[in-house]
Amino acid sequence: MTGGTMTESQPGHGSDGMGVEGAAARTADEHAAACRIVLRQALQRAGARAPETVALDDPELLGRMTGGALVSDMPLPPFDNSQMDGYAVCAVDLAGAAPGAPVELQIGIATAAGDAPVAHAPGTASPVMTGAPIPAGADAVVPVERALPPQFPPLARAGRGAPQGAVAFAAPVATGEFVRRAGSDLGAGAEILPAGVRLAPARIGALAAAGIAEVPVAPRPRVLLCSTGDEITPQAGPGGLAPGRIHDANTPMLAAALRSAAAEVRVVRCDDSPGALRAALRAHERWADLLVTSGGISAGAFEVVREALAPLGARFVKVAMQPGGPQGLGMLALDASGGADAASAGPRLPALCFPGNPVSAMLSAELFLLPTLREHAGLPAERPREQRPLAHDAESPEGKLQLRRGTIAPDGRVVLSGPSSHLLRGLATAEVIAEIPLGIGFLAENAPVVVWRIHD
Ligand SMILES: Nc1nc2c(c(=O)[nH]1)N[C@H]1C(S)=C(S)[C@@H](COP(=O)(O)OP(=O)(O)OC[C@H]3O[C@@H](n4cnc5c(N)ncnc54)[C@H](O)[C@@H]3O)O[C@H]1N2
Ligand code: MOO
Repeated sequence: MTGGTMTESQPGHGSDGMGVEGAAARTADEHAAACRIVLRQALQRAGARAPETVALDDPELLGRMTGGALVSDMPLPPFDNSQMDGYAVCAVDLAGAAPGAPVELQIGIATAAGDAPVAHAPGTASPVMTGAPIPAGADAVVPVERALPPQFPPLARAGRGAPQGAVAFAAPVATGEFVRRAGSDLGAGAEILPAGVRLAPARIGALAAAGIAEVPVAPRPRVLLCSTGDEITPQAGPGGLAPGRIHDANTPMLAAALRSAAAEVRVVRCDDSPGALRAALRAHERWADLLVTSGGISAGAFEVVREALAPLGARFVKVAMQPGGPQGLGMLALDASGGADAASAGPRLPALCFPGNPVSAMLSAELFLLPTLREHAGLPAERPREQRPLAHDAESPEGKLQLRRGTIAPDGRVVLSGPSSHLLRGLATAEVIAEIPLGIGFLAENAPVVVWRIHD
């Protein structure tokens, strides 16, 4: 995004801390800062709920945040065990071993992983496999490749035959070599993971190793996603789309984006009736930590989100960017009867309102919503950015940050597609978003542009 200082002359009096409707367009960075204030309150609502419990083998566990510190009641490894397939010995028995003077020891009882520990007699070599308990009395393991012969002969396990034969060693071994000590990974009573870390595969593995079956996880932010407009239709049935109608692209798209940032999503579709929208919000306000809407916020005669939410305290602003110019945000007083300043004793519902054009909605989420959610979920907040040369000249509205969709040519330069905000396939097939900063109306071929990958 472009940088920018706060330029609004009239400081906001609402809880989002930003300016009022009708003020000059704010920069994308300024709007992002205002959205973060709203989102912090949404995350506080989520954080006020008690941790949930998810079973260790539940696929839902992956990606959740730990809801408390997890402590092991056992050491890991739980017992001294062998790091190699080899012979457990007393190191002192091989002290004089040398290539010209090998030391020969009688072979004892063999232990495999899963066997109970056996007793080791000094002056013998007890075959031991990787992961098997070190025989009591032995203090080192010699890998079988270093023994003479370097393969195991037929072996006897406890209760299954008598040990026989001898093995020789042509080098000494250090005490403790190839012995994995009990507790060397984790002592009994030690913390496996702190609170507030993302449950990635290795972390789930560590919990499993400690025998933890139920994992406390932090509640995820719950987002009520509300797409609006008389025209939007979930998926047309056998009759196809009615005249003038379109498929609802924003709901599945934004729901997927929210889920990818570890939010829980509940979906509501609303026609152009402000009363119906407010009723839907009231029905879900106890569940939701955040409301995200799409559509109904620009300058039309039937702007359902603007009409329904402005009286509850939402503000509608112009952001100097394209796509994504019209935006709304606020802390909604759902029990307010009217008036943007209506005082409310009840808790307010944080809300972000995105424009309906699909590319505008998606890029609004990218700039104003997902970074905060990703960061909260332990994911990288920002997309990695890099500079690349443009493959051709490009024009941009000088008073706006323009977010252009592009692909990378074989020579590494960026080829831009059309700028219009209805071009969803263009966004779907783009590799990168190219930022043409505020204040730039023209970029010549080979001019450097900042790009970031949109689908990674
Ligand atoms: N006179 C003006 N007209 C418009 C302005 C303006 O400043 N003055 N801004 C334009 C810009 S920029 C945008 S972006 C849009 C934003 O409009 P709304 O947020 O009110 O959105 P809608 O009018 O409801 O829809 C816009 C567009 O997107 C389609 N849409 C809406 N929802 C969905 C959905 N769920 N799935 C797929 N497509 C959707 C809708 O049919 C419209 O075509 O306003 C401009 N106008
Ligand atoms: O700013 Mo609008 O979002 O161009 O389509």
